[in-house]
Amino acid sequence: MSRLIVISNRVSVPKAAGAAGAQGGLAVALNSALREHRGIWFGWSGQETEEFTGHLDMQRNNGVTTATIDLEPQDIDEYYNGYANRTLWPLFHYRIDLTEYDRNFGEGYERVNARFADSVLPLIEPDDLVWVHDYHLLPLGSMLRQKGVKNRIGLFLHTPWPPARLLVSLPFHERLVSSMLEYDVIGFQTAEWLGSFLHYVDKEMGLDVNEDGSIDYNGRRIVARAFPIGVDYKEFVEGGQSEEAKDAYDHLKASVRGRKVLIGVDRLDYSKGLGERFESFNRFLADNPDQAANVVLLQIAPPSRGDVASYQQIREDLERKTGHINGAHADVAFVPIRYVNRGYPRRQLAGFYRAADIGLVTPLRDGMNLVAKEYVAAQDAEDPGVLILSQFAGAALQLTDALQVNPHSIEHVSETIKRALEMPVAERRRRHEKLLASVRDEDVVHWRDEFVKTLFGKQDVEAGETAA
Ligand SMILES: O=P(O)(O)OC[C@H]1O[C@H](O[C@H]2O[C@H](CO)[C@@H](O)[C@H](O)[C@H]2O)[C@H](O)[C@@H](O)[C@@H]1O
Ligand SMILES: O=c1ccn([C@@H]2O[C@H](COP(=O)(O)OP(=O)(O)O)[C@@H](O)[C@H]2O)c(=O)[nH]1
Repeated sequence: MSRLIVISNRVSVPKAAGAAGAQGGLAVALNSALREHRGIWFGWSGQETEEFTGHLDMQRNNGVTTATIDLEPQDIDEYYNGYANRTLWPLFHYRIDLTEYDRNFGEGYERVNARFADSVLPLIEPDDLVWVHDYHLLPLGSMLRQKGVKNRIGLFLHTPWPPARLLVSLPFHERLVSSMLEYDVIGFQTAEWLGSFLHYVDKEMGLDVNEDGSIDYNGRRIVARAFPIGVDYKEFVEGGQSEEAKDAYDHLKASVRGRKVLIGVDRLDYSKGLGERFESFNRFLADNPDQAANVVLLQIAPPSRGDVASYQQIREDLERKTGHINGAHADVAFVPIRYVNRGYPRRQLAGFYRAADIGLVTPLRDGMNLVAKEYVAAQDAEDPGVLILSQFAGAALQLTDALQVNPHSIEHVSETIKRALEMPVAERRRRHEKLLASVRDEDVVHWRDEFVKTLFGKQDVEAGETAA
């Protein structure tokens, strides 16, 4: 039986747990996937070392074996803070105004991908399935091929894929995309990102895309498909029944003293649309003075990628905006926005979500957005809250019974907040029932099984058959 070798930029091991990214959706999903499959999760520890040695730190925690390497400061600067988070991330989130093109970033990106390839090579056995994750590691598959790896190798991209007209602004874009064609399977979150990728392959590379979305290239067939990621539904619901979740629920409820709660939970990232969200809430308060003292926005926003200037900027902007809105609408016993720059364990989040009347998930662009799905999973089916969801989150394609909004339209979001607060319980239940079915049925187990089956190359094998 095949083992699974999962490779991602960051690995969520205790040693790296202090790192900001350990709370991202990718870490949550891969921990769940690996608990079910015999195999290894390989990547960067999140730590730096003076000189790269390639030393592998192997650990086993909660049923998951991890192998991590430390990186040099220059690697972290050029590969992670540089090419990954100052070039590809903004470009893939349609922000070419923030996209920086620096030759050193590109060189650092290739160097670290080569270091990943050299370090993981000894761990790969002939029958293993190799599953690479995200924009940090797009050329890794081709580097493994150059080292003679013949195994099935797949890539899953957790972010959006940009339209071809944006992607061509990236120097050496052809080289980057050609390198991706060494994978056997390329997975995207949604049909929209998949369509943009296939359009590029067709129009910019002149390759034939077959009707099923596969691409024939250099005598091999590459499968490109959408595999929308989900939450670990079972674990999340169990966590929601824990003491931590109940305490968090009681604590929040008691502190708002009967006010309605809107909740946002996002890494502090410009793609999450937090500035526009705060402006929309401000508009709601201004347009509905009779409601202003009856609502609270709880925004949990753990800092992320703090070494990158655009992230420092968004943090400053939000601090200013929060101060301004609170100054304008607060009274001696009440502030409308509770803006919290720290992360919480997911069991506590489950309690906060359940206590909130509205889940406000309004990214300007997001690969999927697991918070939207967690909010739905956490609700009381008899008296559920309302999900307000950006039409630009990958999750919008599945969660069609949410109140979908254009996050750029302050008026639209403000009016939708009003509509959600006034929504009768029958409509809330009806919408929640449909949302819950999608979140429950298209969970992380479904996502993992679909991808692994496709990577295994036998789409008719039963789920889990590749596990030991
Ligand atoms: O490791 P960081 O740089 O701190 O970033 C955290 C993660 O952010 C991104 O998450 C994406 O994956 C989610 C799960 O598929 C998806 O729901 C979300 O829309 C994406 O933004 C990033 O893609 C990950 O690599 C990072 O680990
Ligand atoms: O304080 C926090 C904030 C976020 N998260 C988790 O981080 C993930 C965020 O994933 P999402 O897909 O929404 O966005 P990403 O950060 O990956 O872009 C979700 O599972 C959240 O529950 C968390 O555990 N604690």
